[in-house]
Amino acid sequence: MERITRVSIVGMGALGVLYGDFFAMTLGLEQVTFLADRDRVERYRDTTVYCNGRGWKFAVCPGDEADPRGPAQLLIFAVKATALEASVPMVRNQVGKDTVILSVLNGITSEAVIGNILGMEHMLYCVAQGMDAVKMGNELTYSHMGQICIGIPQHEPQKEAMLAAVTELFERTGLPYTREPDILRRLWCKWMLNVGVNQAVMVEEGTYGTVQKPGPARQMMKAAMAEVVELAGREGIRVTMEDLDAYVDLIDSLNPDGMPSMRQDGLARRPSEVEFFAGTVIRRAEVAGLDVPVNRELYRRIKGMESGYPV
Ligand SMILES: NC(=O)C1=CN([C@@H]2O[C@H](COP(=O)(O)OP(=O)(O)OC[C@H]3O[C@@H](n4cnc5c(N)ncnc54)[C@H](OP(=O)(O)O)[C@@H]3O)[C@@H](O)[C@H]2O)C=CC1
Ligand SMILES: CC(C)(CO)C(=O)C(=O)O
Repeated sequence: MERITRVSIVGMGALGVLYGDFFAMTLGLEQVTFLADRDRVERYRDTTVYCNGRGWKFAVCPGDEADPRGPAQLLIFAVKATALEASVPMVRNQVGKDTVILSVLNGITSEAVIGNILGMEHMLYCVAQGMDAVKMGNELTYSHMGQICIGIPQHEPQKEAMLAAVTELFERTGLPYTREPDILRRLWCKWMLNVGVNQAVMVEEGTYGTVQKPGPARQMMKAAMAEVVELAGREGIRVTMEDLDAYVDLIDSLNPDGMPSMRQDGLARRPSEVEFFAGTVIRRAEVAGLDVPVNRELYRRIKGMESGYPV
C-alpha cells in the first residue's frame, strides 16, 4: 500500500467539512478533494466554507469523473444515509486497487451498502464519535473534534495493511483515533447512542441540554437505547448496560447548547435518518421476535413531524 497523502470526501456537510478542514490544515488544501454530483459541483462553485472561522475554497469535482492524479487513496463517505443510494454509484470511477474507503455515517448498515457497490475489499469499519459539530449554512463550528474508532472484524485479517496505512496517516496528521479490537461492537454501541440521543432530542425539538437534565426526555432516550442493548443480545453482539451508561456520560459531556445531526435536519426540515435508527431497530427486532415500543413511538412521532415538511 502506498502512503496516503490525498483524501477524497463525499459530502460537504458537518463531518465532511470537519475532516476537510483537518486534512487541509495538515496535508495541504490541494490534497483534499470533495466529490459531488454535477448539480452540487455547480452550486458549490466559488463557495467559501468556514470551519471554526477558517475560510476554505475546497476543490469540488464531479464524482463520476476520474481524477488525473489517479484513483482515490482514502475515500471518506460523509453524506447522510438518505443520500447513499445516489452518491455511492457516482464515485465508482474513483476506486482503484488500493483505494481504502471509510464511512463516517452513523448506523450499522452503511459499510455493507457502500461495499456491495464499490467492493467490500476496500472497506474499513469506523465510527466517528464525541464531536459537537454544528453546521448552519456554510459555517461549521465545533469545540470537540471527537475521534475516529477504527478496526477490522476478526474474520478480515487480510485488511491489516489497509488499516496500517490509515492509522499511519492519522498518526502523521494527529487525527484523534482509537484502534478498536471489536469494531462491530463499537458500531453498535455508537448506533445505540444515536438511537437514543438523536431521536429524543428530535422529538423534543431541543438540544443536548434537553436530555442532560433528569426528566421524561432523558428517560425516553435511555429506554430507546436499552432496546438496542436487548436487540444486540439477540444478534450476538456484546453491548451492555454499562456501555449504555458510558455513552450517556458522553452525551452529558457535550455542550448543552449543541444538537445532534438529526435535530439539525429537523430544523432545516430535511428528511432525517430515522429509517436507519428506529426504522432499523423495528425491522431487526421483528426478525428477532423482540418488542421495541419506545422505538416504535419515536418512529411514529418523527415520521409524523417529517410528513409536515414542504415537498
Ligand atoms: N454531525 C455530526 O456531528 C455527526 C454526524 N455523524 C453522521 O455522519 C453522517 C453525515 O452527517 P453530517 O455531516 O451531519 O450530514 P450533513 O447533512 O451535514 O451533510 C451531508 C452532506 O452530504 C451532501 N450530499 C448529499 N447528497 C450528495 C451527493 N449525491 N453527492 C455529494 N454530496 C452529497 C449534502 O449536500 P447539500 O448540503 O448540498 O444537500 C450535505 O452537505 C450521518 O450519517 C450522521 O449521522 C456522525 C457523527 C457526528
Ligand atoms: C450525537 C453525535 C453528535 C455524537 O457524536 C452524533 O453522532 C450525531 O450528531 O449524529
